[in-house]
Amino acid sequence: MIVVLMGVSGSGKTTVGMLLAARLGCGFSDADSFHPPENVEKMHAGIALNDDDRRPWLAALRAAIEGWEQQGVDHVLACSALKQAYREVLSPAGDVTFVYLRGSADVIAPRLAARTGHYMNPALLDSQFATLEEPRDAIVVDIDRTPDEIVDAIVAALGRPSPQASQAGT
Ligand SMILES: Nc1ncnc2c1ncn2[C@@H]1O[C@H](COP(=O)(O)OP(=O)(O)O)[C@@H](O)[C@H]1O
Ligand SMILES: O=C(O)[C@H](O)[C@@H](O)[C@H](O)[C@H](O)COP(=O)(O)O
Repeated sequence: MIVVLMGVSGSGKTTVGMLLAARLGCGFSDADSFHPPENVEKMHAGIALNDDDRRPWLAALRAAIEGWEQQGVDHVLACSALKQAYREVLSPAGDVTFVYLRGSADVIAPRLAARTGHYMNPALLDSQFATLEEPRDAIVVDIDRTPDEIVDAIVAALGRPSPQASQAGT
């Protein structure tokens, strides 16, 4: 199973994604590291990406997903996937499970303001919401709670016991 954690910048994709992958006992990747340097520079400068900027990035991510599928491994990918068309590039045959981390700007803006060591300019949050097309066919999880609680909700929605839970017979 390939799980894509989607949502605007600061919604918790990386934080929750790493925890979720550990819980599922599978690999984790962050779409941030698939951006070409020019995209990173734009976002750092507070300039929103456009569809042309995102095209090669999405193609590289789709190739990575196909690689995991061919290996037959589960994988968690943190990727904003803001528009329906982007999600269709990532999952042309509906082979990816999307989990939408849903939260308001009021919740996310202070988290972004407090985050350090990231290239993303927090001023882009408005444009992230303007670009976002909320998914209709995703697991939706509210982010106004702790990362562990969010992971619990995702695991329950996926219907997958964690490896530890299986071993404990629960
Ligand atoms: N559920 C949460 N509660 C409180 N803080 C959170 C939560 N999820 C993420 N954060 C914090 O918010 C910031 C943005 O989270 P991050 O995982 O980097 O989001 P994204 O990968 O979607 O941009 C980080 O500093 C992170 O520690
Ligand atoms: O398509 C985009 O505009 C970007 O992918 C964007 O959505 C993403 O959020 C940035 O790469 C910042 O990374 P974080 O989401 O980790 O802040």
